[in-house]
Amino acid sequence: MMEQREFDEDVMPSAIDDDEDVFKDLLNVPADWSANDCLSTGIFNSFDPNEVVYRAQKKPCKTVGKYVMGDLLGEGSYGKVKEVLDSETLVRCAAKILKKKKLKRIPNGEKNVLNEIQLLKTLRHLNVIELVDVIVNEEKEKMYLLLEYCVGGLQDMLEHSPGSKFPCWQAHNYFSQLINGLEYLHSRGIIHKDIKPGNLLLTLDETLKISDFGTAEALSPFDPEGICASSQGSPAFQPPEIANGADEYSGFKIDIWSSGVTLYNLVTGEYPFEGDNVYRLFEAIGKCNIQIPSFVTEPLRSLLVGMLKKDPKKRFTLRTIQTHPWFVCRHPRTSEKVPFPPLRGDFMHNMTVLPYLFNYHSCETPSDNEEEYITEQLIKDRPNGSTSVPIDDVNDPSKRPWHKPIMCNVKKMASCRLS
Ligand SMILES: Nc1ncnc2c1ncn2[C@@H]1O[C@H](COP(=O)(O)OP(=O)(O)OP(=O)(O)O)[C@@H](O)[C@H]1O
Repeated sequence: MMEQREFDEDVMPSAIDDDEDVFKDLLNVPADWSANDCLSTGIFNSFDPNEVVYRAQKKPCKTVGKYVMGDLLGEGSYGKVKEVLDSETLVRCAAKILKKKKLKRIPNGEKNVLNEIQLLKTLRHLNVIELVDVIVNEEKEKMYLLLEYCVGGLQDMLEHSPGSKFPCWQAHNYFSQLINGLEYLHSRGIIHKDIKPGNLLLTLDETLKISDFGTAEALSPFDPEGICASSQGSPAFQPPEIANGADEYSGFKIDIWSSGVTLYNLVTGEYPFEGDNVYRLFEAIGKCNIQIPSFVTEPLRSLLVGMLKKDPKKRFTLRTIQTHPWFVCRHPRTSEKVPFPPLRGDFMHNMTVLPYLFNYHSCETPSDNEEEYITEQLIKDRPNGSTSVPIDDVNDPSKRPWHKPIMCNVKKMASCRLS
């Protein structure tokens, strides 16, 4: 019988599927040789796929300050976002990892990040993402923004939903939370300037969080009109006054417009204005000949028309939106809910930090009757609360800030949906 071989699950499939040319190159094999040619000359050994034993890849445990790192949640233009667990409070968070080098290559990169931190520090509202902590690693030139944990954004959900839209009742739920958060921001003189489904995240209990304050602006308290002079928002969500090149505009009305485009997108799966390129798109927005699909009936239709008025002075205010019949009306749950999209196949969005902790503490995968307890050591013995600690690779004993064995209340941790 053929010898059993072990391969790392993460390596094998890609090696076979994608990297044949790379292997040929490395082994000095002519590029036009088929896999069979290689096998017949004994360059590649064949094996029965049934004989392959897969082994889960080891997950080295890393910490940043008191946060234990988990899996990647997503990646934006500024950097990666990973799930983390606060070892003191056991609250799940998301760490946005920013590298100074990368920020320098993005126009206004550093400025936008500092702006986001400064604004988020002052904000506290149910519908606005909370900045929990900021950790700077001067040596590695990295910055970690610790944010409230969310299961995903409306954009992801739309992309996974039939017709790329939500049923009316679901769209109403998200839209009313958006308006709630926006009311708070505007009351504090903050213009978001980039409202769109991609910047609206959801927690496990369906609470909507307005996120991404990189391009937001805090207005002068002496300016009741809320005049702004710059915008870096996403083109499809920009209002006609910006598309037509106005020098100054009311910030409040920019957010109303982009919330109107967002609502249009949530209920129709389309955008009110399209173009092959930004120039054509801005031309369409500038003319503002809005077409609303016929299946959108009153009172939703008049809400969209009011929010997408070309003249900002005639455009609805937050107050008009909040008293509009579609906004105040109860929407019965008549069709199925669009669910959260799975994260790497996991519909439950289970905590991804656990396998790293098991690996660190050499625990076997938990069995059903294991009764173990989260140790207080992890909490007690961590470095004393500094917010500027370099990443500690806790697998390297010389770098471990604490390394007493800990026991985990496996069942408790696996089932707790900390948000
Ligand atoms: N607080 C969070 N909780 C969970 N996941 C998050 C959180 N913040 C961001 N993410 C995930 O990380 C991804 C990247 O987020 P990020 O805010 O860096 O970029 P983005 O807004 O998607 O794109 P860009 O910054 O390029 O506009 C998001 O798409 C989302 O999937």
